[in-house]
Amino acid sequence: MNALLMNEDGSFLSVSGLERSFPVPAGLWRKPERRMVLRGVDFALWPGERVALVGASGSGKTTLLRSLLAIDAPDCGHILCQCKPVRPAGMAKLRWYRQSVQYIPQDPAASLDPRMTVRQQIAEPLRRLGVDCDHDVRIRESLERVGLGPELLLRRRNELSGGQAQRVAIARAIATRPAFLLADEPMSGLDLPIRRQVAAVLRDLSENQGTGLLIVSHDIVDVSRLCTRTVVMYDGAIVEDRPSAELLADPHHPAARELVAAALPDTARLPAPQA
Ligand SMILES: Nc1ncnc2c1ncn2[C@@H]1O[C@H](COP(=O)(O)OP(=O)(O)OP(=O)(O)O)[C@@H](O)[C@H]1O
Repeated sequence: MNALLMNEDGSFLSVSGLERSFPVPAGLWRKPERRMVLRGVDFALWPGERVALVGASGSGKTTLLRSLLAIDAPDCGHILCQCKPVRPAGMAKLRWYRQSVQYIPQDPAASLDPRMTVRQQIAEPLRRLGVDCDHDVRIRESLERVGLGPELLLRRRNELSGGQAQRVAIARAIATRPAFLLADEPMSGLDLPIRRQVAAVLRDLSENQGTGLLIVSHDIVDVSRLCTRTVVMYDGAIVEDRPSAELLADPHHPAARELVAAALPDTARLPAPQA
């Protein structure tokens, strides 16, 4: 990856002192106040790494992701990428960032527009961000990268299997050749074979293309099998940030212990990575 894409410390993205609060409506006996949802979050993403972001419901994962995607402004703190601040702004100011950081939504298949063909879906970010390349070539390359052939180009969502739709959504996210993919529960609610396919595609992107991954999940065991580093959030703060294997074997914080215990032995899991 081009050295110019890094921050001064070599990170791809660095987050410092991020705080976010939301108003709590006034009650009969209560003054209006604000509830802290992110409490001084500091961390960095390094080029090409695979990071799991886990935590119980309400711990602040999605709020953090929305700040990283520059669709929600924190109350204070900084996000830096390529030594430039990242904050919500119009397309002209953020085109460079939107091209290098792409999003895979929860239930990516449902995020596909049922009226659009596969070709149109994958072309959409290229067109919207004005990416300067041969779009037809890039669309075919992206499709091939997720293991699908050009015979699907003219199909619509209802003509795709669940696994194919999921992979088309990933093809759309990688069409701009992002340095990092931020994914919100990309495997939740899927049958095991489709989860395996999606995990294999993401692993291939990371290992063979050098694409970094930040994957939000409730399931610490499954996501830690794909990601080498796991960050645990609890009540708006990062309470553990360690290599996944270490964290799974010996979770320190009670919230991490609870997540590991909750991930009961389950035969319907992704296979453990080879040593
Ligand atoms: N726009 C908002 N207004 C008020 N409160 C909000 C808003 N967005 C999030 N919250 C609150 O912030 C807290 C953190 O929410 P967030 O969605 O970030 O958690 P999460 O860890 O992603 O949870 P889940 O795993 O259930 O998706 C929750 O208590 C939520 O109710």
